[in-house]
Amino acid sequence: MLCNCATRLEGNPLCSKVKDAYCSNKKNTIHIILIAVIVPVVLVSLLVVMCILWKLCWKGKSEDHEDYSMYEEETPLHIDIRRFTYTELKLITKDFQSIIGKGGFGIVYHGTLENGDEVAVKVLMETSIAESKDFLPEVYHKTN
Ligand SMILES: Nc1ncnc2c1ncn2[C@@H]1O[C@H](COP(=O)(O)OP(=O)(O)OP(=O)(O)O)[C@@H](O)[C@H]1O
Repeated sequence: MLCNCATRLEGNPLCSKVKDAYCSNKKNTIHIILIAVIVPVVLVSLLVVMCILWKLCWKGKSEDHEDYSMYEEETPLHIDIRRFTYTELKLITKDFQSIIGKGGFGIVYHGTLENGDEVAVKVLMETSIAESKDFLPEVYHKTN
């Protein structure tokens, strides 16, 4: 019925109010529909992006652990591996001052950790990098 009136409403102040109300109702409905569509679409997209980012991060971390998991399986005890930066190793060995030996993979230096524990720090030689597959099992073997 409102649709039929719409053509006859032009110039009629009383009717134009009805038309305005009709139009604003129509606009509100469009807004509600838009919000009802856009909000879930945005939320779902965000969720998908977050899932992808989370998966990428998780994959990166699990690949890091994969390097060592094969060696952990070989050892009876669980070993907490601590990674040192080159700067930390420089500090621990007092700038690689004291050589205590030399092996096939590289030179071994004496070092002292912050808790006073004495350690041997082996610096992998560039030429032995190709053999570094065997280097980690050796590290595990020596920590046992
Ligand atoms: N934990 C340690 N304490 C004292 N000295 C060590 C220690 N680890 C290594 N060294 C010294 O360093 C030398 C070389 O050690 P390394 O473990 O590299 O020997 P390797 O097993 O014969 O060599 P590679 O495994 O590289 O072929 C040893 O002979 C020893 O003198």
